[in-house]
Amino acid sequence: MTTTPHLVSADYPYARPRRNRRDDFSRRLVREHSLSVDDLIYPVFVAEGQKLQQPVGSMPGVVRHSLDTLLPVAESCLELGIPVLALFPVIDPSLKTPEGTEAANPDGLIPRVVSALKARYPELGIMTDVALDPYTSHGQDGYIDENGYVVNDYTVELLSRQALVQAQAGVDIVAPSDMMDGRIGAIRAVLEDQGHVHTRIMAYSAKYASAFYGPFRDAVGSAANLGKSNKLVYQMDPGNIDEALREVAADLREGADMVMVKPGMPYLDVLRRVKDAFRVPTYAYQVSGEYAMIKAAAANGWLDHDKVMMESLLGFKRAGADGILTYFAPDAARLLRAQR
Ligand SMILES: NCC(=O)CCC(=O)O
Ligand SMILES: [Mg+2]
Repeated sequence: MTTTPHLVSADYPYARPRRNRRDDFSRRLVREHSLSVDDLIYPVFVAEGQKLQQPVGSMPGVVRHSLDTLLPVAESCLELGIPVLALFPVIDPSLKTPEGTEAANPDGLIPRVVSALKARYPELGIMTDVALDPYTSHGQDGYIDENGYVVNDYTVELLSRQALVQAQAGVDIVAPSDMMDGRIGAIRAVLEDQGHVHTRIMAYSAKYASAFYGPFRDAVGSAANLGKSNKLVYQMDPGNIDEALREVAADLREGADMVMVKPGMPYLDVLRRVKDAFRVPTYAYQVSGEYAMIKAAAANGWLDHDKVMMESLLGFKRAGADGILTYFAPDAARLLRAQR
C-alpha cells in the first residue's frame, strides 16, 4: 500500500491528532472542558398545597411541588452536591392582579418556601426569580399602561419590593428575569440600604424574546394569562448580539454578581462573547423548550437521552458558562457520580 502524505497534511505523519484520541486515558488527559456537579443549578416549580406532585405535560419528569414534597428534593440536591435550587412559583389565579402585588407579600408562597428551606437545609443555596409574570393577571413581567405597554420605572419599583421581601426571607441569590432597564441598580440599592449586603444578584442580562419558554409558561400557569400577547417590547431581539454585551455591561455596573444568557443552546455564541468580553461568573439557562425537545426525541427513541443530555450540558461549558440552570440537574448529577 502506498501513502500520499502530501495530500493529507504538510505535518503528516509527524502530527497525527488521532494519537491522543486512541485511548481513554489520553482522551481524558487532553480534554479541555468537563462538566461537574458544581456547575448545576436546578430550577423547580412550587405551588400551595400538600402532597402535590403535579406533572407538567410539556416537561416530562418535571412536577409542580408543594413545600412538603419539595423538601426531599432539596435534600437530594444536597446529597448529590448540586449547589443551588432555583424556585419558580405557581400562583393561585385568584391572587393575580394587574400589578402583581402578591409578588411582594412577605407571607406569600415564595418567602414561606425560602424560609422553610433555609431553616431545614442552610447549606443549600437558594435562588429566587424576581419578575411579575407569575403574579400578573395579564402574564406580562411588569405593570402595563392603558395601551398594554409594560411601564419600566414603576415596574422596577415593584421588583425592588419583591427582591427585598425575598432577601428578608433569607434567600441567597435573587435573579431578576424581567429585562426592565435599571432594575439591577435599583434592587442593589434597596438591598444595601436594608442591610442585605450578602444577597447575591444573578442578572438575567441577555434574556431573549424566545419561543423556547413555552413549556415553562404552562408550568407556572402564565400561558393562559398572556394569551396571544408577547414580550418583544422588553426581552431582547434574537437577531442581536452586540446589544447583549451592552446589557451585561450595564448590569455589572449596577451591581450584578453574576450574569446570565437565556435561552441556552441557540445562544451559545452570545455566551462565548459575554464570557470573553467580561470574564465574570456567567451562566446559561437551558430553558424548558430545550428540555422538552430532548425529552420528546428520546421518548420516540430518536436520540439517546443520557448521551444527548450530557453533550448538551458540556456544550455550555465549552462556550464559556460557569454554570447551567437545567431541569436535567439531578439526572446529570447522578450520571456524573456513576461515572466517577
Ligand atoms: N424566568 C424563567 C423563564 O422565563 C422561562 C424559563 C424556561 O423556559 O425554562
Ligand atoms: Mg438590561
